[in-house]
Amino acid sequence: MLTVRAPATSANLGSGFDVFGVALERPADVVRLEKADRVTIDVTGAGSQYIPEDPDKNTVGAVADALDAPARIQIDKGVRPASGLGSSAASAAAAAVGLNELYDRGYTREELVPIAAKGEAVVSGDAHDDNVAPSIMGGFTIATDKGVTQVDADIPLVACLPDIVVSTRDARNVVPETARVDQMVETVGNAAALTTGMHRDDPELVGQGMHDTVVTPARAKLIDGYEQVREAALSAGATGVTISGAGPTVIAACAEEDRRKIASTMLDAFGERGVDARVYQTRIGGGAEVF
Ligand SMILES: Nc1ncnc2c1ncn2[C@@H]1O[C@H](COP(=O)(O)OP(=O)(O)O)[C@@H](O)[C@H]1O
Ligand SMILES: N[C@@H](CCOP(=O)(O)O)C(=O)O
Repeated sequence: MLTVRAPATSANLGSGFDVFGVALERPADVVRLEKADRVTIDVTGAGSQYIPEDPDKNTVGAVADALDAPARIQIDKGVRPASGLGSSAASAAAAAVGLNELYDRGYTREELVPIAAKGEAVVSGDAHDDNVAPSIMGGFTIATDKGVTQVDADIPLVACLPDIVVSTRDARNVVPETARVDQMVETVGNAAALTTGMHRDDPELVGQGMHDTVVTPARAKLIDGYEQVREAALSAGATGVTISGAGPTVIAACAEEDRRKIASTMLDAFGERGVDARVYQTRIGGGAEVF
C-alpha cells in the first residue's frame, strides 16, 4: 500500500493559457494505492458525490491503463471538482506518481506528465499538461509540446472558490478562436514578466504578468461577481488577479503581509453578490509526495 499527496494547482495564470501552472501548498488530494487484478476506485471527500468511480470515467482509470498498472485506488478529495484548481489533475498526478513507484516502471517525474494528462483528456476532451505538470513536479511549470520547464518559485497566493460550478469543458468552449496582433504582443510581454517574476520570487512582477485580454474576459462572464472580486482584491493590495484554470476560482498574487486582508476582501465581494465562497490562503508549493 502506498499513499500519495498531490497538490491542487492553478493553470494559465492569465498570460500563460494552456502553458503555465503552479502547485499550491494547499489544498491537495490524498490517494492510496495497492496492487490488484483490476482497477477499482473509491472516492471520498470534497465533491465526491459528483465524481464517477467507473475507471473509464475517472482520471485515475486512464492513468492506470496507460501504465498497465491495475490497482485498488482510494481517493480522498481535498480539491472540489470543477473548481479551476486542477481537481481532476491532482488525482491523475497522484495515480501516475504512485503507480509508477508501486509497479517500479522507472519513469522520471517529467515523463509522467503526459501519462497523467491522459486522465485530463477523459474529462475535458483535451490532454492539456498545465495542471498535471505542477502537481507532479511542484513549483512553477511551463508545459509545451517540447516538455516541461520547472522553477521552484515562492509566491504568496489567495485562491477564492465560489459556490459556482464551471466545467473545464464548458469554459474551453468560450475561448476565442483568434487574437489580434496587439493582444499577442501584450501577452508575450506579460508572460515574460511573469516568468522573470517567478525566477526572482517577485510578487509585483508575477502579478503584472497575470494580466490577459484574450481568454480571461470571455471566461469571466461565466463567474458571477468576477469583476467585483478582482477589483476588491486589487484594492486590498493584490499585485495581480485572474481566473484560476478554467474557473470559477479567482486567484490573486500578493505580498505575504497583504494575504489575510485580500482573502477576507474577496470573500466579502462574492458575499455582496449573494455568492457563497471559500478561500485558501496559500503559496506556490512542492509536487506530489509519496508516503
Ligand atoms: N479523480 C477525479 N477527481 C475530480 N474530478 C474527476 C475525477 N475523475 C473524473 N472527474 C470529473 O472531472 C470533472 C472535473 O474536472 P475539471 O472540470 O477539470 O475540474 P477542475 O477544474 O477542478 O480540474 C468532473 O466532471 C468530475 O466528475
Ligand atoms: N488550461 C486549462 C486549464 C484547466 O484547469 P482546471 O483547473 O480548470 O481544470 C484551461 O484553461 O482550460
